Amino acid sequence: DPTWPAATDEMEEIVYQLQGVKGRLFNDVITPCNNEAAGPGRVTASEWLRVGFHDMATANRYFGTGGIDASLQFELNSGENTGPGHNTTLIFYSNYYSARSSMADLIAAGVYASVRSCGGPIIPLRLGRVDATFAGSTGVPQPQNSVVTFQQQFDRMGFNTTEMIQVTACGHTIGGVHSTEFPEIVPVGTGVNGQIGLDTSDAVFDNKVVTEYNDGTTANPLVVGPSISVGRNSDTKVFNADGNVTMKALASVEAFTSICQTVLQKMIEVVPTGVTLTSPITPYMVKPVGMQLTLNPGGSTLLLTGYIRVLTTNLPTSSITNLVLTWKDRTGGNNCGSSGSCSTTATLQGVGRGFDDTFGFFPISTIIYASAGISSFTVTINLSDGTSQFYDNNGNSYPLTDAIILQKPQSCLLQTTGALTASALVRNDVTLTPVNLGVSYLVPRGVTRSGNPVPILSSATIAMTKGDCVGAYTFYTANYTITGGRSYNAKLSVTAGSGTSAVTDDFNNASDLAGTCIPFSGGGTCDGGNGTTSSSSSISSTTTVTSSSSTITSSTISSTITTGTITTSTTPTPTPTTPAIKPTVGNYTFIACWTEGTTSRALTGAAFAYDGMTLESCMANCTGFDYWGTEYGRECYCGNALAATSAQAPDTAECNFACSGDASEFCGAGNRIELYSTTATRTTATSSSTAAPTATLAVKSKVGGYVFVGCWTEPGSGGRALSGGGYVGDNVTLEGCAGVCGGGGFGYFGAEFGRECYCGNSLAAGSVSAPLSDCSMTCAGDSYEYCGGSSRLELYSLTGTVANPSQPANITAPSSTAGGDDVVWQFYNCMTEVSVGRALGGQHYADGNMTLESCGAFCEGSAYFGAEYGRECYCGDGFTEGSVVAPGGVAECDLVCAGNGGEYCGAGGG
Ligand code: HEM
Repeated sequence: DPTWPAATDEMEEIVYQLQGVKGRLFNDVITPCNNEAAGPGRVTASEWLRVGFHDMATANRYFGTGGIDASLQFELNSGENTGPGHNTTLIFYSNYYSARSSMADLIAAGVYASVRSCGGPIIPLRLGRVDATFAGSTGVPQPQNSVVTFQQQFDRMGFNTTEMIQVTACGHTIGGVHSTEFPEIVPVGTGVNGQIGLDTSDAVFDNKVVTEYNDGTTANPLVVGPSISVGRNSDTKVFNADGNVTMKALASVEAFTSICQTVLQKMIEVVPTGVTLTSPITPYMVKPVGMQLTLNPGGSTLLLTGYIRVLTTNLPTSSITNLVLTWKDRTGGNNCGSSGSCSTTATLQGVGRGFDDTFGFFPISTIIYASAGISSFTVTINLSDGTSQFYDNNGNSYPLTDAIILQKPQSCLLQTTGALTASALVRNDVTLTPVNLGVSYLVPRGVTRSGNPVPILSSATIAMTKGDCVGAYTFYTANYTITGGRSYNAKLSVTAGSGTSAVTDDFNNASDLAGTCIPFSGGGTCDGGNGTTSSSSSISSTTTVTSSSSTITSSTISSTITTGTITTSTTPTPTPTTPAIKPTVGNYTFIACWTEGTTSRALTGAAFAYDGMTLESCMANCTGFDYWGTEYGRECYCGNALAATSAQAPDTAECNFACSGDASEFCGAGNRIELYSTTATRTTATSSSTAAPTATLAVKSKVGGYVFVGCWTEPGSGGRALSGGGYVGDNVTLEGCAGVCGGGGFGYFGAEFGRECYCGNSLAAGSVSAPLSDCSMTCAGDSYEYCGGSSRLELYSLTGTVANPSQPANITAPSSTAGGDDVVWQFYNCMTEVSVGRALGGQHYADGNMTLESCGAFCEGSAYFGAEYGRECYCGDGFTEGSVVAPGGVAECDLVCAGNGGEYCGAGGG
């Protein structure tokens, strides 16, 4: 057993405690394997497995970015993650999302559960994944890619050709291809419920996908059928990449099972740099579940409730006579009050089940004298053969503090409004301050550009007000309104003190609270603060105890059972800090506060942006580089040289942003880099052990003589937006396409679907401007450039404008103002503000009715307008230096306009 409590406890229950007593039901929608929870033709287990792959598939092992990090939630509209399955899967996982179960760990757990539910191997599950806070890069393999592209993509993820074949075969043993998403592969009207299975047993994790391919009988639509003529027979390209050597080796069932276990474990263990996974979890042999103390009416006794869960997979419940829980008093001794007993006996109440395990649940309900208290316990399992097994939490005893208690009868939650009243009891001899209520809760995001269905994990800390003293304890209360309508998902903690000495009763389910708070009855006398046993008071309380224990019935006990745990906090609570310059970080020394270059970035080796940035994490990102620097609190740049146009800033104090991940450190500012340089001496100028990446993925505003004019749709009528010529291939780059179209004298060029290039002198009617996020595929010939998307053109024109564009049906042009000319504004991008002044320095206004149209009309005559924070409008004829494309791209501009919920109006925070 791990030592309890462990950081993985919540996930352990989600993954193993599936059905029966205390069942968490994580497997409900994927059991049996062929269950179609979201409708006919949609095997839920296969959707879960595919989610694991799609979240992982954009990993870049050279940059240490991506992997299983739940960035998929921000990428649902990227064009690479088609189909409703990702969305419904993330919605289901959201029910389990908490501060102790990251969405990324849930995605990994979903791979384990779906494979196991379909009869596949047990994939070892390591935990500790961290959720991304914005979209990662693109790069999910698409069926039309060439085998070389597949090999490059899997190499970027960390898989060689053999592993690419193995993991694809292991993924494609369940599920199928859907005509709604891939009509070129599964023509509309064919298949069963719009789906053709990837093998004949598409709801069994077996190796038919391999054997049917090997013997030529396969009906896999990614191997045979219409996919061939449109070059989308991706499984043929993948499986045949080594002349079918690996596929032949997978023909044995044993080999298939054990190889799938290995490669699928590898898949869920692809995580970004900086994430350390635990060792694989296993179910505890003995685990306290939902142990809770409650002060009984009168105040002289506590009720301890909860369960001891025993793993009965190899220890049949019939062989267990009973279980004895023996506790130590508050001081670690055996003085448990006048009755003298420090133990309670429990018998089996019911069983629970996981995929591979069974559990016996032994309910605990025992009185503990408030004067004596409890500090820890041990468990003895008595067997019918007369022997017994002793469990003491690896020699530590199971800790349980009575220093602070979330007092549930005097706490209540109205789930309709989220109105919460929380009562804590703090032992009178505990002088730790402050006493705080912590609420961790989920807030739905509303409309977002990516259609992200995962709620935001929010938290609040509320100071609790001291109330009455009752015997050995004093009441503290706080009120809070949990917004967002999901108060039933909230977790509550009450904590006294801070740092390592804090005491806490944490991770309690808000859903366990009743709708009304019961007044505490029979306050008794305050014991004056020492909280330890005193002879006269313990005698007088004996009478009270006898009568109160006789009123405890099984129904009152079960209503107080929770899944919360009581632990001593080991996480220090952060205290406010002022940042300071760090003279050295690892082997790097601080150089200066540095400006960006005027024509390029100061450091062009590699770039990262994320919340949680620290100097240390940026240094780790830039391993192997001579220089690195942090900017804007959350950006990190690396390089081996500084751009000639960059320079030291006039004043070090200009680098005044705290790091988003460590408030005690500076991380530059807008257009200001907190610059560090290596102290190591290189033996040769190029001895860097890692290949230095040379560019970052970004929209190119100019290519040759052409200017980027946005992301545009194909007309949809069958014709092409640009019909003057072009070519298709795995070598397509913007430069190559511009060269071909420029050579033909065309006014426009556009790149589409990563590998298509089109030229023309006008745009066909019906081609309309689309959100930039639709054009999110990288170019087949250059992964640092964007080449449109599915039916979306990365469009460039010589004039920098589009002549006579068609209007999208749902957007009306701003009305013309005096002067008469209709103005058509083109979406450019999501841009940052600057640290001093504004990105757009012209006229501005703000109001609660703002729309893109009203801002556009207001700014008519200016070259640019921009909407920010949903309700602010800025005009300008140029960009102030330092305003750059937001690090997270258009996804960062995700606030809807105050005056039109169907439009985006930027975001806050710059
Ligand atoms: C070259 C690599 C791959 C390509 C091009 C590819 C492509 C596809 C396509 C086009 C579909 C049909 C999706 C639909 O219509 O809903 C599909 C389904 C699926 N893929 Fe892949 N795939 C690849 C690798 C993988 C890997 C590595 C895994 C997981 C280990 C995986 C798991 C799945 C699953 C489970 C389905 C069935 C989904 C469902 O039935 O809803 N794929 N794949």
